[in-house]
Amino acid sequence: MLNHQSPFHQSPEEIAVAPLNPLIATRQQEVIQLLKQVIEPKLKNDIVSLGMVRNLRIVDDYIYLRLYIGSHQHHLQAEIQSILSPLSWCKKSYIQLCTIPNVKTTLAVSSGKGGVGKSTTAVNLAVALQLAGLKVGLLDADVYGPNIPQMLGLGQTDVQVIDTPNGQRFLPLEAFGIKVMSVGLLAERDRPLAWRGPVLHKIITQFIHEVEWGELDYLLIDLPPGTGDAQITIVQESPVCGAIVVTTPQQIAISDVRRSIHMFCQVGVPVLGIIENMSYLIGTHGESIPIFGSGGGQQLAAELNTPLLGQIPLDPDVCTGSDTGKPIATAISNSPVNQVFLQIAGAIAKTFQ
Ligand SMILES: Nc1ncnc2c1ncn2[C@@H]1O[C@H](COP(=O)(O)OP(=O)(O)OP(=O)(O)O)[C@@H](O)[C@H]1O
Repeated sequence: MLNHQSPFHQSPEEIAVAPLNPLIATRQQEVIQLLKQVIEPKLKNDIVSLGMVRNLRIVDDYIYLRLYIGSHQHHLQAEIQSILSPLSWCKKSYIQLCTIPNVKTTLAVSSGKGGVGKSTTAVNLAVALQLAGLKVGLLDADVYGPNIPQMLGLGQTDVQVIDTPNGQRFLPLEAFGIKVMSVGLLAERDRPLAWRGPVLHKIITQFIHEVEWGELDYLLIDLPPGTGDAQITIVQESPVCGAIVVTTPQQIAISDVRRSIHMFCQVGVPVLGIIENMSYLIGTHGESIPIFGSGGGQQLAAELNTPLLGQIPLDPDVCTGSDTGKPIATAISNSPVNQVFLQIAGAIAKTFQ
């Protein structure tokens, strides 16, 4: 099982702005305490700690909140209405549902630092989940380096737009049984995406809500590296129910990961665990050679009380797989790299199914 007991339990300030009025502050506390009694049955944790409740506001005798859930968790809305109903002062509670239609579990794959293998990890993890019989989508939201289509052999394919009863939607591409959408498919090949501020915000929001995914068990979102505007927008706009943070073992990468984890804490998204990539090279006699030092992922996991989900070796076949559009996990082999991806996919499936 992954970590859903985030070390960063949400404080009231993180799900709601602290009000100045003492009466409203008391009411807000009362509402948070009640919401904490609503338990997500599979994850066995309360909806506040899981980061599902955001933007809680009390205005006079009314409660407003946003509920970020998967398509299979709609029952939580009725449970919230019912748990809040005994509040004598509350005339009505308004719950805005924030889901991606037909998508059950949305996970973010993130890194504090660029080039640590975040996209490679996202792609191979998607493949490993698909091989486990799950319906998987991969959203490449790395606005600074969207190379997932290339890693899946999709090149610069045109994206189709279709009419649906809910308006126009982007149709995802498909590779190795995975539905794929990427911000890179909107850009000209080898030209940087020079989106900033409001344009960036709009494009990202469109990508999250205007893709016709169909039924998905998992949507993995490959975030841009770092902790800037783009990352925060994506995490705040989507029902991400957990983040997986990718790092390499060296100390310099670790301090960036700390920053990344604190960003998730601030927006109230639990960190499910850490994946250490390029952990070691396997020598000709089967020995592990720690090229980039060792122990970073373990140290971080212990410090932040979050599991180390796996340590992926440095392997030239990983690189070749990405470059040729055939991710290593698609080769049915028992290689150490593939074993780690299958192990992580297994832990995810066990937690959310
Ligand atoms: N375990 C590994 N063994 C060998 N090569 C790897 C491994 N992981 C990643 N790579 C290679 O490292 C390079 C960077 O990987 P990738 O693009 O996934 O990183 P990233 O963190 O997503 O980068 P960015 O910051 O640009 O988003 C790629 O060439 C990839 O093939």
